[in-house]
Amino acid sequence: MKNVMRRVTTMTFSSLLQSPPPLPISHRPFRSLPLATQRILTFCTKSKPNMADFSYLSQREAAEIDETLMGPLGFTLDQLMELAGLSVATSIAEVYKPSEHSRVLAICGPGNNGGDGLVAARHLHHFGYKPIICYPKRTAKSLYTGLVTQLESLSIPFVSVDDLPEDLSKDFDVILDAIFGFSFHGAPRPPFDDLIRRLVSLQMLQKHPSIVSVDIPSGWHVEEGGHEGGGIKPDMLVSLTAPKLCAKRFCGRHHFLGGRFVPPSVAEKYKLELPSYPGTSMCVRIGKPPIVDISAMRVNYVSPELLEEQVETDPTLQFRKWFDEAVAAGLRETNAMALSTTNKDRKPSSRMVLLKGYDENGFVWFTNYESKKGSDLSENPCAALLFYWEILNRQVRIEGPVERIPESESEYYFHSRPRGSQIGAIVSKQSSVVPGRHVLYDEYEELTKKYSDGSVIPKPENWGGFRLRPNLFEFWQGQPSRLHDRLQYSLEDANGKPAWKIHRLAP
Ligand SMILES: NC(=O)C1=CN([C@@H]2O[C@H](COP(=O)(O)OP(=O)(O)OC[C@H]3O[C@@H](n4cnc5c(N)ncnc54)[C@H](OP(=O)(O)O)[C@@H]3O)[C@@H](O)[C@H]2O)[C@@H](O)CC1
Ligand SMILES: Cc1cc2nc3c(=O)[nH]c(=O)nc-3n(C[C@H](O)[C@H](O)[C@H](O)COP(=O)(O)O)c2cc1C
Ligand SMILES: Cc1ncc(COP(=O)(O)O)c(C=O)c1O
Ligand SMILES: [K+]
Repeated sequence: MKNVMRRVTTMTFSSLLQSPPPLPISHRPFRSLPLATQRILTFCTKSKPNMADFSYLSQREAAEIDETLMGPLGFTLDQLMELAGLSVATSIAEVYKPSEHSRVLAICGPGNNGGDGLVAARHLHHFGYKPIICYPKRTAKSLYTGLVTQLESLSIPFVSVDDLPEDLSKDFDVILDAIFGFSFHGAPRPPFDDLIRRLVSLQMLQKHPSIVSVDIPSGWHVEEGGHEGGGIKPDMLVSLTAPKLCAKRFCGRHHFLGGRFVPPSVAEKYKLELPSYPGTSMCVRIGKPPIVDISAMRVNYVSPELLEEQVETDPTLQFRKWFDEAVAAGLRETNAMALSTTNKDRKPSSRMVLLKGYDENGFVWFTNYESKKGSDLSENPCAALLFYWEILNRQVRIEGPVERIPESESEYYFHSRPRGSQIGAIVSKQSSVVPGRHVLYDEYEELTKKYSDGSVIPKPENWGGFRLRPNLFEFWQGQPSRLHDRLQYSLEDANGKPAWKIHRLAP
């Protein structure tokens, strides 16, 4: 592959054969939890088995953690509130898209829970929502006056309790309940008592805004919960740091955890059993995933038009344009493609592989020549490639005959891979039956030792690249009402020479 092919983005391949990752915290048993917590967990396991893995904090523990974070651990309240508010905003954005739920009313209480609401509202504004704030009991501290100034500078409206519309269901898609957090005690006092009553009666309506509670559904007892006694029943709860005991009573559809700042010392001290956050996310869903109606799952694609006069006459150049745009859009594995092959009995078979280079001579990937796909390709050296770049509403199909690339190119590429993957390729008799994981691991360990001196790991003879030489491309751009753009390039005869012809296909 030296200079022959343009190398696409370098990908790290975390092979199956590298050491197994530690069990996610959420999958560990909860033996280490305090007895009181265990009892509650056991009780709840019966009705909500999925909740058994998490720990829940008492009011005292929640306050203590707060003090520890802002004492010996050196955090400031501003920092924690910023992260908490951002977690709330990102949780909301995961469930309620701004295209359908832009009108958010944030009701903010007098304490830090209210502060979280102010921060969340600011982030929601930047995410494309149109928040309005009701903040009836302002705190004079500079942290809070600063948050208010920030919101005002974004022209985010503040509304008094008296000026709130009588029927909140008409004007809002989401109501952010940031009234009380874990320091709430007793019965709600004015004006929050009336605001909570309004939220409760709102929920009697058949169609009402979704209520999202920050940390604690306001008015609930921090440990005992309370909606049986007529309190609010939020649709979504965003627990911060760790769920408080009242969250055991939460029956809404969406339970998220935010506050990705807990240092291991705190997690250990309080024996916190929490799920791990995915990737760079500020929030993670806990509890049951929502039940979805698969038949109703659909996206109405909205994209710029794909017109004949805009595209390149050479399909490889057009591919380059789209590939580069997909990389720029931040896709994680733009080079992942479905490869379809058929065997001699014309039985088709598909799997994902990674594109490792492309140019006018074709599209290259690497694999084991004795795998299922390798055997299919020796029986029928023709294949189809498929890319789907979801966030761009784009699909590319490529078809053509397939050949092995020169051995020297495979050698060169093989040695550019991480050493673990090189050993993995030796260990894996790809597509053959393995009696158990340990067989692969044992051989992997053995070879790792053998090559620990850094010596060259020989490429297995049966490992190398394939090149598909396209005779057909199709560029697909999703459009509203399923009236998509499809431009197909096929090689046709032009005065005795093959030339690319573009045809528009019906969607
Ligand atoms: N590490 C973490 O976990 C982090 C936590 N964070 C957030 O902090 C929250 C806890 O904040 P917090 O301690 O300020 O308490 P919170 O519940 O907002 O309100 C207290 C206010 O409410 C008042 N009040 C109380 N009862 C009342 C009643 N019945 N009726 C009327 N008023 C009543 C009380 O007044 P008081 O009774 O004292 O006169 C006081 O003014 C927590 O849940 C989370 O959201 C993040 O920001 C940062 C990281
Ligand atoms: C995103 C992704 C990329 C992959 N890339 C490759 C690859 O480049 N080469 C490969 O041999 N297998 C790759 N695999 C594994 C294949 O999908 C497949 O499991 C394996 O090649 C065996 O397929 P076969 O039995 O049909 O030959 C990839 C899997 C995924 C999900
Ligand atoms: C079995 C297998 N072989 C090869 C590859 C491609 O790896 P690399 O990017 O190191 O060439 C992958 C990628 O997922 C794979 O799963
Ligand atoms: K709340």
